[in-house]
Amino acid sequence: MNQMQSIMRVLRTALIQSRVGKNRLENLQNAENLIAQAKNAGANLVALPECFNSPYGTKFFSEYAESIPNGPTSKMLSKAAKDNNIFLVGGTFPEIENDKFYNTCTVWNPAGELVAKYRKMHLFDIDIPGGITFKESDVLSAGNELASFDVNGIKVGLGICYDLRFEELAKLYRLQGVEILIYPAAFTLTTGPMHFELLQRSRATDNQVFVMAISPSRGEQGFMAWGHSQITDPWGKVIGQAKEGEEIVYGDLDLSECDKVRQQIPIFGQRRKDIYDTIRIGNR
Ligand SMILES: O=C(O)CCC(=O)C(=O)O
Repeated sequence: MNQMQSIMRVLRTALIQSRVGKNRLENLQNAENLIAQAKNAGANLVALPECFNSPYGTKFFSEYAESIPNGPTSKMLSKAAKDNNIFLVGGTFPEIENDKFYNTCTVWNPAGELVAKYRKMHLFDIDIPGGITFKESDVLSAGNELASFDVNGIKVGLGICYDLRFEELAKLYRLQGVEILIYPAAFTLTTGPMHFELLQRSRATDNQVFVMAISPSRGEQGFMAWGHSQITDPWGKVIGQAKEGEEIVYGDLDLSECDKVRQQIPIFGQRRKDIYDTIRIGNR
C-alpha cells in the first residue's frame, strides 16, 4: 500500500449526540450547527442519532413523517453535507411512502447527493414488565434490504437501533466487505445499561469491524434515551463514548486495524461451513 492509500485508510468521524425536542425546525437547526462544529474539528464522516428530527415514539411517527428526498429534513441533510464537504449519515427520521411509514436512515455525500437509504429491518417490539413495552410495528413497516456506501474505498454498512441485536445482519454486511457498521440508536433506560455497550462490542468482535452507534441525548420528559453514543474498534475495544448529555464523540478510525485483526485472528477463514451447512434445525 503506498503512502497516499494508507492516508486514506484513516477516517476522522464524529458522532453527534444531539438534543431532540418537539419542534422539528429547532431539531434541524441544532443538528446543522453541530454538524458544522464537527466539520471544524476535522471530521469527514459525521453521523446523527435515531429520530433526530422528532421525539421518539409511535404516536409521533405519522406526524413527523416526510417523503425522501423531498422533505425538509432531506433538504437540510443534503445541504449540510455539501456545505461542509462531508459524508453525512442522517440519523433516522420517520419516512412516508405509499401510505406506509418507515424508520429510515439516509446518507449524503460531499456533493449533497443521497448515496444510501436504509429502512429499519427489525422493528422494536418488546415487552419487559415493569421496564418497557414498545411496539413499533403498530405504526411502522419493516425494511427488507441492506444498504451500504463507500467512503474513499471504505465500505460502511447501516443498521438502526434494535437491528444491533441481530448478528445475522451484521454478518451479511461483513461478508459483503463492510469495515464499519453504523447504527443510529435510541436505546432505553431499561435496556441501554444492560446491553448497549455489550451489543456493539459483540458485533465488532464477531465481525472484526468498527461499530458506531449514535443516540439522542437524554431528554427531561417523554422518551428518555440512554445516550452513551459509542465507537468500538474491530478488536472490540471502546475507543470513544459519550455520557448522557448533548455531546460530539470524535474518533480517528485507523482501518488498518481491520486488516490486522482479520490477519491475526482469521476466524472468517476458519468457519466450519462444511458442518454448519449440513445441520438443519427447523425454522432457522
Ligand atoms: O434493543 C433495545 O433494547 C432498544 C431498541 C430501541 O430502542 C429501538 O429499536 O428503537
